[in-house]
Amino acid sequence: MNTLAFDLGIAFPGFTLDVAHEIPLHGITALFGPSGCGKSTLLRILAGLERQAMGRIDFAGETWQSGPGAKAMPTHKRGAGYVFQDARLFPHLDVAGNLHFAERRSRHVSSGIDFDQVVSALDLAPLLGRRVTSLSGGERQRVAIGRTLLTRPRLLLMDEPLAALDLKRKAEILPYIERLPVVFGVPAIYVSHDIDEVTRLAHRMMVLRDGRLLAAGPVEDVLERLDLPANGERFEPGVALTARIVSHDPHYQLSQLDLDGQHLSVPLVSGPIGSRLRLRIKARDVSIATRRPQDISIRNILAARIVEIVAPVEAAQADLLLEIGNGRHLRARITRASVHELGLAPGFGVFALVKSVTFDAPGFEAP
Ligand SMILES: Nc1ncnc2c1ncn2[C@@H]1O[C@H](COP(=O)(O)OP(=O)(O)OP(=O)(O)O)[C@@H](O)[C@H]1O
Repeated sequence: MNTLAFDLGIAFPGFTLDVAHEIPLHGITALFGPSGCGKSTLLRILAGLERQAMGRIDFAGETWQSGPGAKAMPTHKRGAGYVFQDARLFPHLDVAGNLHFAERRSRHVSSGIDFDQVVSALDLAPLLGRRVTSLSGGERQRVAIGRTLLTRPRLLLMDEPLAALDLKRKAEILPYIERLPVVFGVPAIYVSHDIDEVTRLAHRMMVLRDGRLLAAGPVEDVLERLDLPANGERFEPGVALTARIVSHDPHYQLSQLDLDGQHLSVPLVSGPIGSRLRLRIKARDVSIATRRPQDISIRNILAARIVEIVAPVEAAQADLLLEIGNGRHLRARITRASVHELGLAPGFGVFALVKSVTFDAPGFEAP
């Protein structure tokens, strides 16, 4: 069984965590939710850092923790590599010294990960002689990830490793993180409360709320669920879609994408023709028309069918789930008044209007 299966609980004053789930041991699984929902606590329990934790953890058929009274496997035997928000490097050693330290400590572990491979995958060669105190935040995190990889982990636990970085630095380091499971064959659990980061990196996600598992599954499936609470907690409702690059138009700085026969126009992306991109379309950027509009500046007009309308009477807004063919979905957030005036109902054929400028710049290859 190549999965990590767990059924865990812990009680702190004013907070309880109670989560059961099973994660395939490949790719990146995001642990997503608002501040204080228990993401770090769950990660710490998986790493063996919370002594009061109750329940079971099975890693690829090996028991890390079982019922009450049984001794939990100690942290160092689990083979889980932890990357913290702050890099926690040794300030008295240079970059190479930090990496060699981890490598020496994991000499006994039979794993293919070696120094040169880590240096090359994370582009660390120019930094090797540098003191860690002279590194930028992004460089520090790359070194911290490299150091963790050199402990030769079987599982990477990453606790918001980019939280302290600004958007530019985040964008620089994301491609490195994205490649880790492929290059090193190590699965990762990645904590984040940034939905764009999750969309970009993860294959699947778990949504936590108040110490409970609210939803779990492939990122694209979870993001389009209408029943997930959205407001105020950086869970901007929308969908993640994977599309194929059809052409680039440098003159107008646009790229054309194919979505199972429907076309999308997005700001110019860098990928080659034929490659696939994942992009996120926010519900508030999608409008609805009952007839195909003419003479309109919006370039993306997708034929759609309404699957579901959630329009609570106490709210001004209504959330629509739309099918755009081949089981693919979009979400639209419009006013409840518009739903009424246009006579919208499940089953109706409509047109979904998406402004091309509202796409989150993708520019990466979907996993
Ligand atoms: N050792 C502890 N003792 C008491 N309470 C704790 C302890 N560790 C965590 N908590 C509480 O458990 C809850 C969950 O904390 P946790 O750090 O897991 O949340 P989180 O989702 O990772 O939040 P953030 O995104 O802000 O890091 C919080 O209310 C926190 O105060």
